[in-house]
Amino acid sequence: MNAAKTIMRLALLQLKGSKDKAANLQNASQKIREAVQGHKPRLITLPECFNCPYGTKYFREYAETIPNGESSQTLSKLAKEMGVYIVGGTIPEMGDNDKIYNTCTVWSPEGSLIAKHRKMHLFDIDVKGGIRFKESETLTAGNEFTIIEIDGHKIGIGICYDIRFEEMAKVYRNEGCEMLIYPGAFNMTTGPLHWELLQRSRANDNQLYVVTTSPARDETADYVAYGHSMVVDPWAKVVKSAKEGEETVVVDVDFSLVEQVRQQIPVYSQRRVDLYNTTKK
Ligand SMILES: NC(=O)CC(=O)C(=O)O
Repeated sequence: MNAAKTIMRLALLQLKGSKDKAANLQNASQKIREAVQGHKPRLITLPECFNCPYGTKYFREYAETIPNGESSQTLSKLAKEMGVYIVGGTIPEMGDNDKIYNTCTVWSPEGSLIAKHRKMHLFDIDVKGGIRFKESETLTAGNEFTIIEIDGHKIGIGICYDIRFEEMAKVYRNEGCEMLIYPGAFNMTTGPLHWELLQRSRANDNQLYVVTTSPARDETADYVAYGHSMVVDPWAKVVKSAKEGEETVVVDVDFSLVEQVRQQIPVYSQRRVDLYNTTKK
């Protein structure tokens, strides 16, 4: 394995979405080009459902096969043209047997699909006076963990609601991940209380970077996304956060911080796994 590079520049694209898929793809393409030209990131991240509105009534209509669908092809071409890794947010994926998944694709600078993560925990909640959402009305849950490796660093992928499940993050930590990336679209009920809290919690529990990318907030949409895409470091400090609107957040993450925190506060090796075993997959 190559010696790991310590610094990695990320660009998080908090994008405006609409019902017009072609316009969404065009906007993502333009923002990817601008991010690369302006900042030369190694890795670009996109929001959950970046090519469609977030809502169960839309998923079937917008679903595409991967990697032959137009959203996949657009990301593949851009990754190659711009020479950058892309964690392509999510799109509704048309799978086998008419099943639809909420899926994140990851593209290499050569334009190859290097990973595909299907949301494992479907967002089924009912908060009285707040929000009711049932992804399981149209979506099927994925069953596989997804780890990519860039420049010698392992990165675990989850999607939005997946961030609430600490066990999933712990599996990634057990596998040696130094960063977790969650495309996500929290909302105006849960976002204000839980969005940052969950990211800082997962970062603190596992002593790694947590990166989220949300759609920009659109008050006229059926589902109003919270925004505030962010990068949290292994100390659980918010390094940088977007506001609500369309925005590109650029951060140089320093992976040496992961080892530093793990050495200074060695909770991982101090766990009493003889009493509570969380190490098994
Ligand atoms: N949209 C989601 O998947 C999750 C979410 O909004 C929440 O957990 O809150």
